[in-house]
Amino acid sequence: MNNCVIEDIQGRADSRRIAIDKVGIKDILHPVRVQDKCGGEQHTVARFDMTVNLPHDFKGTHMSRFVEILNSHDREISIASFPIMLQEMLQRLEAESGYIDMRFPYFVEKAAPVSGVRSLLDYQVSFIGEIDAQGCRTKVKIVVPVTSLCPCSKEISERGAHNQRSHVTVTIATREFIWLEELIALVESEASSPIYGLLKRPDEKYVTEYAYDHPKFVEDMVRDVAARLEAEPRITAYIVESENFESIHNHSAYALIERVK
Ligand SMILES: Nc1nc2c(ncn2[C@@H]2O[C@H](COP(=O)(O)OP(=O)(O)OP(=O)(O)O)[C@@H](O)[C@H]2O)c(=O)[nH]1
Repeated sequence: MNNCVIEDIQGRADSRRIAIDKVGIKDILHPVRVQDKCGGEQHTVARFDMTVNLPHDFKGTHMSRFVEILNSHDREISIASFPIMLQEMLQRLEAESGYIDMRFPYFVEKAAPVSGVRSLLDYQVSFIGEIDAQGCRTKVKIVVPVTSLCPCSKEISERGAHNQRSHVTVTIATREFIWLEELIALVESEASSPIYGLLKRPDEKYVTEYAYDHPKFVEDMVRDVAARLEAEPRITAYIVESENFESIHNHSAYALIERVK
């Protein structure tokens, strides 16, 4: 019989006197179910980062416990699960602060503006949670791809105007639940045009002309979205960013507004 004791190396003392702000696991894939405004719930796959602080006198954290916490929640993980998971992380890992970032593709079925043909569009969503002595805070982040059309190019050109795909990223803290679909609709209504997975020719004509009639600089995009987020009483703090992948340059135009209400 083997009486060998397996030593817990990470439990050893460390003499360097350097505390670690975040240590844990990154990019672990896990199947999840997310609430869907139309279909009840949506099955998707998320990438998780889970970290805690580590005091200066411990050599290592207990990596396996993050995975145990994730698996103990099965697939029912939503932003509402984050306070429970963060508390579990503090207890199981004997830490003072913890962080979870859950990133996943979320699909919305959209109807093309003229033909009405339906197709799915994917949006990148993150649920972010933090816990420390000040309490627990959660945020939702979504990247909404849209079209932007340059007002200057429209003004100075005899024909057309340069336009491109833009990523509008909204990060919010809320006092009440907000559907991802509501955030998407808010951003898309402030763009030069929404984008779609599937368009037929009458739709293509429509979105081209619609964008031409709604030109926006990157500054217009973040200001118009910020005004809408400011007016939404369920939102307590927000960051809005826009990155326009310029079609006449090999670089992007970028703007950001951050406010705590
Ligand atoms: N801390 C730490 N652990 C690592 C790292 N890379 C791999 N591991 C391994 O993660 C494994 C699981 O760690 P623990 O959670 O401490 O495992 P355990 O001691 O069996 O579990 P507990 O009894 O719950 O502490 C160990 O075998 C470590 O060697 C690293 O960079 N840091």
